[in-house]
Amino acid sequence: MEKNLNIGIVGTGAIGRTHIERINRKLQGAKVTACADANLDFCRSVAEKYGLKVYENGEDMIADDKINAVIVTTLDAFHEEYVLAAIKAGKFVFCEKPLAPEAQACRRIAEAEIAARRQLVQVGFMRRYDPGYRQLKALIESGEYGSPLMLHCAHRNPDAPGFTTDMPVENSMIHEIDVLRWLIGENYISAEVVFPKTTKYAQGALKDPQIMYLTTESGIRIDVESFVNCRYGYDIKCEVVCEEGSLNLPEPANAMVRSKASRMTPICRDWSERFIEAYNVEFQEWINSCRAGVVNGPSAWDGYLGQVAAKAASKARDTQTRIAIKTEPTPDFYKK
Ligand SMILES: NC(=O)c1ccc[n+]([C@@H]2O[C@H](COP(=O)([O-])OP(=O)(O)OC[C@H]3O[C@@H](n4cnc5c(N)ncnc54)[C@H](O)[C@@H]3O)[C@@H](O)[C@H]2O)c1
Ligand SMILES: O[C@H]1[C@H](O)[C@@H](O)[C@H](O)[C@@H](O)[C@H]1O
Repeated sequence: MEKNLNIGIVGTGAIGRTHIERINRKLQGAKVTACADANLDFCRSVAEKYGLKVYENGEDMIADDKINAVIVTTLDAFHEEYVLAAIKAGKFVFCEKPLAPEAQACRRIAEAEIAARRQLVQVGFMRRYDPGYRQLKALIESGEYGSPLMLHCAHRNPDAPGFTTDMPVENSMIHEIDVLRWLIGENYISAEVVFPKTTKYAQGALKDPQIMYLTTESGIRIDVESFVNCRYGYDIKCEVVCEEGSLNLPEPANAMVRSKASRMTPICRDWSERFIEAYNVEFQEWINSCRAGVVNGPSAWDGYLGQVAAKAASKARDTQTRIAIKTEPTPDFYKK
């Protein structure tokens, strides 16, 4: 193994800070040593808390020889420029999901990486590292329950300030678009999105909840409910109905309390609590693979395919029709 990694992070907002915290206080083999953010004052306060060097410009940090690897946790629209800068500098780069809001931007990233002749990019599809989804995948692959026929999923956030009608697909259900393709090992062929009655808690013109329907190559039907103002907690559900059994994503382990003639088990408040183990495993594996010189987590191509499906679902939502999804063959570079 190589020496410890010095990581530079661009984006010191909500998830950026949780990643700094886990890498510097919990995980092994790397430290976040530098940061940059468009909000320089806030970035300085984060740097002070964790003892990091501040760069006024993210690109300068990425180009600095002292930085061995990069994490991008800016808002979605700014991922591409920093990921491309990291590829140009020949550095491993972990980019939060979605890789970029436009499929063509994801494609540009994949092409830059292919031209660099080295897989440098990993996308933050952390559900692939969640022990519950990993159990579901092992059960499906055991073949004991027959083929999956239908998947019923829900992705509920207690609230989502600033969300607009495009974001449930492109910022939230992009997780399901990725993890379900990985889970069942099939590409999607079409998408539809319908609007149930909108909650009184939706801000502005936001349509919430939304239900996305996906169909796969072999005809598996998937429904995913996104409800970003569900109020009661952060709740993720996935049931895979197979020919000879139904497989359910486990809930995080929490003791049940019996009191006052009720049974109660707590529900997580947000993603950082619900997927804490997934993020820890995701980052420890990423650090280990960067140190070993071969990154093999969710790739820029996975980011691209996710965005192609998300764009089809967005078009389906806006036109209220069913939209076909065409999946290009995987380039040899991304075949594992
Ligand atoms: N994997 C997950 O479960 C998960 C959870 C939350 C967020 N995310 C993703 O992480 C990213 C950040 O989300 P967040 O919740 O931390 O948002 P946030 O708004 O809390 O933080 C974003 C940060 O990016 C900075 N920023 C904006 N434009 C910039 C630019 N051009 N250059 C440098 N910095 C810039 C902002 O100042 C802010 O500090 C998003 O892409 C989001 O989709 C992923
Ligand atoms: O950026 C966040 C994050 O990806 C969460 O995991 C998801 O539940 C939210 O809906 C999304 O807004």
